[in-house]
Amino acid sequence: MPPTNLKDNPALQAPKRNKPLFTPGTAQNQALVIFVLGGPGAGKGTQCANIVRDYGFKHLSAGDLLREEQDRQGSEFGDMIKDYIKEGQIVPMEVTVQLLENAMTHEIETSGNRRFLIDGFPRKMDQAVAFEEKVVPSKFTLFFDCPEETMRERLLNRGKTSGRADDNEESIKKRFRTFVETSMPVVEMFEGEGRVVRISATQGPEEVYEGVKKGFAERGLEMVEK
Ligand SMILES: Nc1ncnc2c1ncn2[C@@H]1O[C@H](COP(=O)(O)OP(=O)(O)O)[C@@H](O)[C@H]1O
Ligand SMILES: O=c1ccn([C@@H]2O[C@H](COP(=O)(O)OP(=O)(O)O)[C@@H](O)[C@H]2O)c(=O)[nH]1
Repeated sequence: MPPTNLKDNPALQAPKRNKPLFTPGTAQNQALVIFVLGGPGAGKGTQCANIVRDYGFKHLSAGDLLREEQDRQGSEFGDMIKDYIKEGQIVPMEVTVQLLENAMTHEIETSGNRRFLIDGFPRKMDQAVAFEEKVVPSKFTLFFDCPEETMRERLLNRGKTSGRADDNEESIKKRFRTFVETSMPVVEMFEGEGRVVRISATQGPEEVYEGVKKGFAERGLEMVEK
């Protein structure tokens, strides 16, 4: 069971700043956020690496941030995160939103980069609403569309070397269920608002990336000069 008082937990309060990270009401002009969604194993992380290389985004994987927090010495959320991930459940949003906000702040303050690819998030309606209201609205969602059987094969294959506690038959089943029941409604909501770039993710990584580039071009995003 999640602790009940996460909202007021001091470890999850936004750091005190002289200036807010984004000026309220104009946040969308101060950071470019693209959400990256798709079922477990659809290829989100693989494509994010291509996008980072060519479009100058900072990649923030919600799953990676949660696993880092799980392993951080002294974290009071470690055990909770571990249980949720193994069960394929969505960690209470207070934790994930705060980890993302901290990582964005760090990037802006250290490099000045304000282009973020937020991978594997938002996977639940409450996260989507909270992030877009409290942090910054996204420009659009890149959605990788992939059949379950393909994702299952990819995950079992990844499981041979990933060392991840959830790349096994039992957790994969639970993750698929959470994806269909909890995460797809978020994609459908964004789609209803015309804010989804849907890419077929069944082919090889290069072909999938061709689709990504086309989708980005259609939304006016250009590659950055190196
Ligand atoms: N288009 C693709 N075709 C075949 N295998 C892929 C493809 N994209 C990714 N993979 C492999 O499938 C596994 C899952 O991909 P990953 O990018 O980690 O997915 P996600 O971040 O969506 O869970 C990895 O082992 C990756 O190398
Ligand atoms: O916003 C998020 C993103 C991820 N997770 C958890 O982290 C796991 C792994 O997510 P990740 O994106 O790393 O991997 P994927 O399942 O997409 O391969 C999920 O099953 C969830 O348990 C979560 O709780 N909230």
